[in-house]
Amino acid sequence: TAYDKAAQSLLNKLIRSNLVNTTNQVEVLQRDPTSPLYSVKSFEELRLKPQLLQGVYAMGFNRPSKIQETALPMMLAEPPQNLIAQSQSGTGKTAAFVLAMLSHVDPENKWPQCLCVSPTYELALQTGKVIEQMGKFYPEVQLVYAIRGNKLERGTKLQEQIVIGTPGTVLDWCQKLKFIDPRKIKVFVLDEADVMIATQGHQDQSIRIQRMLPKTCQMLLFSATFEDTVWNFAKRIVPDPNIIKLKREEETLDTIKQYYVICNSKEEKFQALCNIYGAITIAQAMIFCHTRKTAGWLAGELSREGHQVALLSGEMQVEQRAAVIERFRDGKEKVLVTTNVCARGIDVEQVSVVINFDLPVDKDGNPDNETYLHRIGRTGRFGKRGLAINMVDSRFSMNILNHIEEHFNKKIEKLDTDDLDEIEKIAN
Ligand SMILES: Nc1ncnc2c1ncn2[C@@H]1O[C@H](COP(=O)(O)OP(=O)(O)OP(=O)(O)O)[C@@H](O)[C@H]1O
Repeated sequence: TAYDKAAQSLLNKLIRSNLVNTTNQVEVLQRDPTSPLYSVKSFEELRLKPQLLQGVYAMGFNRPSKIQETALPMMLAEPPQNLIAQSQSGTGKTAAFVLAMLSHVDPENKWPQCLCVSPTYELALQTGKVIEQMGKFYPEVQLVYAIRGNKLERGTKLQEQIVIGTPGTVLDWCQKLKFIDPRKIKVFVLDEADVMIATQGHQDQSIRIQRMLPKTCQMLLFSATFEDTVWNFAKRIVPDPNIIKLKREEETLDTIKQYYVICNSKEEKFQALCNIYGAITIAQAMIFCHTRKTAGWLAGELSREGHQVALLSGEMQVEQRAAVIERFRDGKEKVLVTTNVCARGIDVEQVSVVINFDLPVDKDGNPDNETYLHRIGRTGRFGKRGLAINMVDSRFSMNILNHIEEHFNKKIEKLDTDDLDEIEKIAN
């Protein structure tokens, strides 16, 4: 659902503290004939305002990411170029368009000049944080959130140069309430187009906003995926676009050691887990369970054993889930227990040990190879070595394991968790 997509996107942003590495090259699918052909290897080449260059470096960025190398010259060109860009989460899209917005603002002008729409309140706040960080040395530029709950007095004329919000509120502020004069907007950003169109009404609202903007306004659209629906929407939002795309790095199981453990009950699985913890040092692990009930139970048992456990569960609100993810990312908790559904699509690259307390199955109970790969797999040659342990408690789950093993044609070794020496070996 749309809610899940947005939540997933937010959690992915939060759990990641770094760029996603990629060996793939950016493909330019379509080019505005006046578009600059060069890409940049350094931020200096972009001739950014010194305050912004300072902001970029203060964020710890040394050089542009893959997508930024190509996207930034297009976005910062004069006259401004329109852009549709697709690349997976964590490749630097947000940082790129934030830099473009900050570069195009005239701080002397006390009215909205850049408009950015995001699918949800939480995602808007997240982007806002990036604007604040990058604009840290450029305090003349101000930001305002057009989100539900941010009530302004009638007749207000906004003085902030950058507005970030959700489509409904942005549309109201432009049209009904006239807090923003859309004709004065120079840069329009539509972020997370794939998530956006999953929400009823957002597509229409976005198009209605776009129609109020001047012809000369720069239009930028970003998406992590590119189905036909996204594509059709993108072309309605962005006229005469440059279109660039960065292929997703394929995940592999090549650098992963995979094991399975035979147990007869969830209690035995828990015991096996304790034995593993007793034998090897695990910096951070993620444990997947099939149901909320199991996840809750396991989290309880693990805390009783003295582990610092975080629990991510389906009934939690997005903010609660976000808080859990952030604590885990910051190392405040060492074990994250979650349900299969709740963590679907979340990238856990920095976690070195993944435990399938229950094996991933789809809603019909068939082996879910894709989810297995996404959880355990690592991308390309950057992938750190990882360890995956699967708990098997029935003929049924053994069968699933066999299918997964066959599907990937990668051996999953049996592990006897009563044998400490044997467990110790898997850590090497
Ligand atoms: N050039 C860069 N050098 C180093 N780190 C960067 C660079 N650009 C972005 N980052 C960092 O990498 C992470 C991902 O970047 P960003 O959020 O811009 O990606 P994204 O493609 O928009 O992904 P998402 O849609 O998940 O936000 C962030 O932590 C960001 O601070």
